[in-house]
Amino acid sequence: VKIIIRIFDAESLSTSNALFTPCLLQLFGNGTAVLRKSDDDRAPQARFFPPLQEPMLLPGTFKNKVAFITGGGTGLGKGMTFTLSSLGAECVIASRNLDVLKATAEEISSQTGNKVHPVQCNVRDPDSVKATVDQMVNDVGLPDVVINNAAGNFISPSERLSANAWKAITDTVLNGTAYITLDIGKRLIAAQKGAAFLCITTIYADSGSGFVMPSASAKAGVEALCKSLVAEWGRYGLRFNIIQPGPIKTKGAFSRLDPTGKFEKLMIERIPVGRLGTVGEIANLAAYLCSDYASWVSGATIKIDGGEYSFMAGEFNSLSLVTKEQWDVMEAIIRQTKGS
Ligand SMILES: CCCCCCCCCCC/C=C\C=C\C(=O)SCCNC(=O)CCNC(=O)[C@H](O)C(C)(C)COP(=O)(O)OP(=O)(O)OC[C@H]1O[C@@H](n2cnc3c(N)ncnc32)[C@H](O)[C@@H]1OP(=O)(O)O
Ligand SMILES: NC(=O)C1=CN([C@@H]2O[C@H](COP(=O)(O)OP(=O)(O)OC[C@H]3O[C@@H](n4cnc5c(N)ncnc54)[C@H](OP(=O)(O)O)[C@@H]3O)[C@@H](O)[C@H]2O)C=CC1
Repeated sequence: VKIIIRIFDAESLSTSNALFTPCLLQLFGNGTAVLRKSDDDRAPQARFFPPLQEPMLLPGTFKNKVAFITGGGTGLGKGMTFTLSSLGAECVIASRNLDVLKATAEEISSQTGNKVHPVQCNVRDPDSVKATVDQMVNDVGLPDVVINNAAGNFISPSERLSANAWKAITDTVLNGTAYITLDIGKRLIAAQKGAAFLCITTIYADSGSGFVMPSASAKAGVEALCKSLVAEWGRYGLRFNIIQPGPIKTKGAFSRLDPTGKFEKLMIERIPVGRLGTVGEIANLAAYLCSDYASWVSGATIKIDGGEYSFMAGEFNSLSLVTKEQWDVMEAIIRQTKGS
């Protein structure tokens, strides 16, 4: 028993489940200025799981289709826009920062040869959403694909949050998704035009998560919104699916959720595939779900997280840190035990 206690005391200093005391001391001791690349950003097994990022569907899959992507100027939204555009879609990207949108639109259309239209939009404001959709309808018509990807998030103990902090996140994530979906959905129904909707949520939409409580609440709401409309609006030719990504190193997410760069290594330790996800992997799944190859897919919620959620959920999964010698000791003790 003494040996086991010593084993787990020693191991606990380096396990992800018991990371907090030593790591947090180090974290705040170092200040919070830098978004840095870690020294070793892959575990050895990652060599078995190479990320293939190029568009996987047939060229022309989205020919003559219009795709509308919120938050399409950066990160995952930019990646999904690139993939859809490469596959023939005419894309409309919408967010608050028009300069960023214009630069992305120019970059992508110059690579794919297909038009990308930047439109300024604050999804928290229903009037701004209406103006954006008016402009899209005027320029390219109603969309065949709608991706609710825009979001806001930051880590914070919930007791530090003001009412306005809660509102900033939930207005963007939940209300923004509702305003976009209701506005475009009503027009599609009136025009009797079908479409594929996709919502980007997160693995903790199921479980909730401390320190990102407004985001967790809003993403859970987005999932309820989608699942409700699967049932209600299928009869109008509209289908709805959800992607729950695990960690992908975008500037928008990591600058707000891992501001010192100290959490990345710990995250990788709990991802069975041994690496973070990539933008291209999300974009390929998104393209499939929004394509006609997925015409029979509605109401699907797909985790794409290298196994992280399953690892964190299992009571005994941290035992993967126990060595062969330590197992020999424990097995001997267990086998010696008689009765209860
Ligand atoms: C073991 C640990 C593991 C760590 C994991 C690390 C990496 C994990 C990756 C997995 C990620 C999973 C899910 C990701 C989900 C995402 O959504 S990522 C996308 C993130 N992108 C963005 O957030 C982009 C858009 N964001 C923004 O525009 C801003 O960040 C903001 C704050 C959301 C909105 O900006 P703005 O409208 O300008 O609002 P403000 O006026 O600045 O603020 C509004 C209120 O919020 C308060 N606030 C702001 N920041 C903080 C903070 N850090 N702490 C507390 N409160 C904050 C601000 O003070 C305002 O409130 P008041 O008016 O009352 O002062
Ligand atoms: N990266 C990750 O590890 C994960 C990301 N996700 C999800 O993926 C999606 C994309 O995140 P990611 O690419 O990482 O981060 P980004 O910060 O790059 O993307 C968020 C986008 O939302 C836009 N946006 C924010 N607020 C508004 C608003 N009020 N109106 C319109 N657009 C807005 C931003 O543009 P602008 O500032 O110009 O408005 C930005 O382009 C989000 O839904 C996020 O929750 C989920 C799990 C993991």
